[in-house]
Amino acid sequence: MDLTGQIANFHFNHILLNAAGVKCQTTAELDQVLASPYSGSVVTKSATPMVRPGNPSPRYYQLPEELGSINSMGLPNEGFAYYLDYVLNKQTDKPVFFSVAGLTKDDNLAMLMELEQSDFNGLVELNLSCPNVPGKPQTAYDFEATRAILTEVFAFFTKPLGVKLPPYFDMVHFDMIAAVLNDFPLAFVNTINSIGNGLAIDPHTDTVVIKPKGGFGGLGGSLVKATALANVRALRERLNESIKIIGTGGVTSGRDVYDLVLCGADLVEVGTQLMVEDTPVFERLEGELANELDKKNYQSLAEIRGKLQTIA
Ligand SMILES: O=C(O)c1[nH]c(=O)[nH]c(=O)c1Cl
Repeated sequence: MDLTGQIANFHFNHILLNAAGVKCQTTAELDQVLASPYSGSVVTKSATPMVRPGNPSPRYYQLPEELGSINSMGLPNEGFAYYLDYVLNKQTDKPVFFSVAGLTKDDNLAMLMELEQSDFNGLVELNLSCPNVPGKPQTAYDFEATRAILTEVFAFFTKPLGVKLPPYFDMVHFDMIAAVLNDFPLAFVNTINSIGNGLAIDPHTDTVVIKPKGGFGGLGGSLVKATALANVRALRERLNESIKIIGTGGVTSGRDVYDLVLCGADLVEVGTQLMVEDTPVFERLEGELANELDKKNYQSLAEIRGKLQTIA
């Protein structure tokens, strides 16, 4: 059975990997994800130029009844140089994603310039959708700003680059972001990031469950699946076929992976459920995915990729 994926010149023997932010802040975590026989890759925690402690805790909370999670981490990371050192020295046959999330356009340009000039030979993910830095907007909700930064990036950047997008909820917004992205030689888009600025309440104390931003945080896990499916499908229908899609959001079972591939995903990322189960989740999900294909006598993901049917 062929459960592989492809982005640019990179072949992935397995399509599952972590979502940026989960199990990827330290070298030990990155090594564990890469070492899993059932992960196809790893993505670093989104990096800023300097080390960041992030927001005050509690800043992550697992919602009840396996609904998902809420987080307002605030971009904690070990700093750009730490992750560059890791990716330059790590011996692995798997492609590696380097995520950057500067707080300013200049920070992003500086990190991307350093990556361009380095020996890094993996893929770069420009995170345009962090919802949790107080006072900072999710860039990709501003279509002009998104066009502006991509114009400046592609003036010098020649390595495989993709963007991490927030979820969109309006058909016109799908049209508008696709019109921007189709003007650039992107290797991929990664959709969705968490659904920004949700709120959860502890029923015993009548108090919010995380400290930053009065309890507002990004939502992940099963409750975001329908939005993730819609964003993968809408962008697959609108983007040039040269722009591949990483489907992220709402994956707790092999059927969820199957559904994202049906909508057009080339790779699939796991966030909240990876927090719950740790790296064994990759083996469980791939086994369940294979079973889903078996049920319908498919031999490869290529037979179902993008093949979601509508009602005539
Ligand atoms: O608070 C975070 O660190 C964070 N949390 C998210 O849910 N998405 C992101 O892109 C980031 Cl950068």
